Order: sequence, then structure tokens, then C-alpha cells
Amino acid sequence: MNDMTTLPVTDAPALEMQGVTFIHRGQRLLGPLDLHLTGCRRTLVMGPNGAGKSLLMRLAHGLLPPNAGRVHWEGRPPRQAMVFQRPVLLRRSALANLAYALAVNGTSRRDRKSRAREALERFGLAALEKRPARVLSGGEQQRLALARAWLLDPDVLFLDEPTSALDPAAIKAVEDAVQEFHHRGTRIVMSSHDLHQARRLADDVLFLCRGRLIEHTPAETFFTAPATSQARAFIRGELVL
Ligand SMILES: Nc1ncnc2c1ncn2[C@@H]1O[C@H](COP(=O)(O)OP(=O)(O)OP(=O)(O)O)[C@@H](O)[C@H]1O
Repeated sequence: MNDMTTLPVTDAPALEMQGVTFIHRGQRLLGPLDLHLTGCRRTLVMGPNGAGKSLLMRLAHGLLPPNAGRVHWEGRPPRQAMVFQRPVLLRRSALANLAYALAVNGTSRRDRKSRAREALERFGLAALEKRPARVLSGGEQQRLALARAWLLDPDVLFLDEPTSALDPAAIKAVEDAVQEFHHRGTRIVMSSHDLHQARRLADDVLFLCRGRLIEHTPAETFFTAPATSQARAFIRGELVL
């Protein structure tokens, strides 16, 4: 677990969710949910399958509109990026994927390739710059997605189960990248099923069950003294319905 006193100083905008509810075909899948995230923390979103972790992050990131309630960023609008379990990459080379993201972001044509190459280097992908992104291995694709997010210098990075399909070495590469983002001052909001990973990374934990946010506590409290029977069962590795 991480020392809360060593968090980087940041002016990243705080996220406020009030009464956020997502309904599909008459069924309430998430909420109503209130949440306030401040500071440059690593927040791990945990809970059983179907609890609403992805929905929560997609709503917070603005990919889905809520049916009720509001998602509000205090202060200036944040720069945001999101990394998914299966990276969404263009049918182009690794380098071209990054250059395209920079073009969309308004980077001048002159600077795109050099900046893209720096990011490939940082994420250990320099030798693969010409390779079509879609034939890269799962771990390489995830690093490419992280390199693309890195170029956007986000205030907030959402990661939706980014390591669930990866082997231990690739998981470590993703976790190292998460720490680098954090040290640069990016707020992390990441879902994971992996309790060991959460213990390694989390400053605080959001625990969801059946579309409800039932705990939001510092990681230490979550792992040593969870408040709910569902979280206690989840930590013990029991089936939580
Ligand atoms: N865009 C959508 N439209 C309709 N239903 C959705 C949508 N996204 C998710 N759901 C449903 O909402 C519920 C919560 O899904 P979600 O993907 O958020 O769960 P999760 O906690 O991330 O689960 P897992 O750990 O299995 O990935 C599920 O029943 C899912 O089928």
C-alpha cells in the first residue's frame, strides 16, 4: 500500500458525481451514485463481475451520458485519456498511431514524429515503430495505448482492466507505466479484479456491488478493515453476488 503523504502536488480538477444513474431498457445498472475524487491519487475500482466498474468509468470519462444526475469537473475541464482492456488501435504502424493522436491533439506536423518516437522509446517500443499496431502482442498493444495516452499529458487517466489479459511481465510494464503517470501528476482511476495489484497500486479504493458504490476508503482501510460484508467476502476471495 502507498504512503498518502508522498502524493505529487497537482492542480488536476476534482471529479464530482451527484446522483449519477445509468438505466438500460428499464433496468437500473448503476446508481444513484455520489462520488468526489480530489487530488492526484491512484483510485482502484473494484467489485465482482457486472458490478458496474466499466460503466462508472465510462460515465466519468464522458463516453456515456447518465440518465439522471450529473458528472462535473471542478475548475478547468481536465485533459483525459482512457485505456481499455483491449486497446483500440488504428490499422496503421505503431508510429503512425501515435502521430495520428498528436495530429488530432493539434501538434504541428513538424513535431509529431519526434514526439511519437520519444514516447515509443519511453515505453520500450522503439524497435517496433514500423510494425502494424494490430499485429503487436497484447502486452505491446497495451504499452502502445499507454504511450498514446502519455502524449496527451492527461490530468486524469482511466484504465479499464488494462492487465486482465496479460502475462506477469506485461502486467509489470503496465503497472510501471501507471506509476510514471502518477509521478508526473496524473490522477489514476483504474478498475481491476486483482487484489494483489490493488494492494501494490491503490491509494484509495472504490468498491462497487450490483451497481452501487458501497465503499470509498483509503486502500489501507479497505484491505484491513472493510466496512461491508460484501467487501470482506470479496477480499477473502469468496463469491460475491
Ligand atoms: N452500454 C451499455 N448498455 C447496456 N448495458 C450495459 C452497458 N454497459 C454495461 N452494461 C451492463 O451493465 C452491467 C455492469 O457492466 P460493467 O461492464 O460496468 O461491469 P463490470 O463491473 O465492469 O464487470 P466486469 O468485471 O465483468 O468487467 C452489466 O450487466 C452489463 O451487461
